[in-house]
Amino acid sequence: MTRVLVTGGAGYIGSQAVLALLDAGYQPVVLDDLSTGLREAVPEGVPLVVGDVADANLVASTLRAHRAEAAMHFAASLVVPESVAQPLAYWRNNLAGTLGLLEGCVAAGVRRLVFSSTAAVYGIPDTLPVREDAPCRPINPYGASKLAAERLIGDAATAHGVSFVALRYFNVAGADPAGRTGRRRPGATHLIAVACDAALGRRDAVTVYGDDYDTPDGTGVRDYVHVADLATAHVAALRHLLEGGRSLTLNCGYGRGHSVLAVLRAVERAAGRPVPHRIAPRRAGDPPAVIAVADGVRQLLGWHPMHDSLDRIVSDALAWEGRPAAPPLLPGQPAERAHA
Ligand SMILES: NC(=O)c1ccc[n+]([C@@H]2O[C@H](COP(=O)([O-])OP(=O)(O)OC[C@H]3O[C@@H](n4cnc5c(N)ncnc54)[C@H](O)[C@@H]3O)[C@@H](O)[C@H]2O)c1
Ligand SMILES: O=c1ccn([C@@H]2O[C@H](COP(=O)(O)OP(=O)(O)O[C@H]3O[C@H](CO)[C@H](O)[C@H](O)[C@H]3O)[C@@H](O)[C@H]2O)c(=O)[nH]1
Repeated sequence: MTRVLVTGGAGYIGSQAVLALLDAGYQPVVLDDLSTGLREAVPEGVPLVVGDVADANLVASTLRAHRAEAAMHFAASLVVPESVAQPLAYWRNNLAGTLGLLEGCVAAGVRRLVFSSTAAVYGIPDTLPVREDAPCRPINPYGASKLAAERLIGDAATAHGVSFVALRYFNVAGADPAGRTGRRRPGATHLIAVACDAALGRRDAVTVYGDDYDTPDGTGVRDYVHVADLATAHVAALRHLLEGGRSLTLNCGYGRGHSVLAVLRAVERAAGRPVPHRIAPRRAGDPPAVIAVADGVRQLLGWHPMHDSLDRIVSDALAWEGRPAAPPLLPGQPAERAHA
């Protein structure tokens, strides 16, 4: 059974990828410092090493101990406004983390890597939809640090024979269709999570940032991709690399845009109740529209998305956000499940 190191596997997307790996017959091993991830997001039986991916020795020893043949690198910091306020922390975590991972992989002889990149590397696209060879002009430290990490991986690939797939995600949303995992951090800022909160009565209204864009209804347009489809794109990328495929940098979206108001209507349909909203000025740094040219990931990786519909994304997100709260721990029960 092929073993795969998953950095950031206790987070939102990484935990979904762990499930997809298990579903596809791979054996994941998670390395996570639990800075934003949660131990309970790692399924029972999956080894969890708690530590910093920037620690090359830890990466190498983990790869060797588990005889991993490849790595998926999700571990990063990713809140855009936080990256503007704390650029040094973002550059450290995203660049030093990728450096530590690469050093550890090279030391342990692991030369296949799937990397979490982002549409934020493009900044404000000149033309839509955005192709992978469009100019990369990130407009915040988050996007800049991810682009730098892509370039670092490219240099390591040339010098050390690493083959990689960098997936540039567009707007990731939704939750595991079987309800096993989803976003776990409180204080969501992403549109679909915010709209679900409003539908569930946890906030009074959704603030719509601008209705005067040059888009069909004036609100911002994004290419929302279901997190479960994103996870299977990672498995497809892994398979490509294990079969000796060449390095690739690919957009990961569906190639279709939805406006903010269309998202709110989808949440209303799923929830069966109105989602109040108020129009506010544009949010600084928001592009009017971001939509992927997403042919490459299908053609080159053979990716077949299964949940390619806004209604599906929204209903899975709503089901996850509205799930019953975990029962309180009884006195004497261990607070954390032990991991291998
Ligand atoms: N969520 C999105 O919309 C989105 C969009 C584009 C790209 N991405 C990328 O996807 C990846 C995963 O994002 P997510 O939404 O799952 O975020 P998340 O915060 O839920 O997950 C990140 C995980 O990495 C861990 N981590 C962070 N720094 C670490 C370190 N130095 N060492 C070890 N573990 C560390 C965290 O504890 C967490 O479990 C990131 O690389 C992010 O840049 C996310
Ligand atoms: O409360 C909200 C939240 C968002 N929006 C709008 O909804 C759209 C989507 O916004 P999100 O905050 O959900 O996502 P972003 O497009 O800003 O950014 C996300 O997608 C980017 C790629 O397109 C990067 O990957 C980035 O890291 C990730 O957060 C935008 O038009 C935004 O203005 C609102 O109107 N109200």
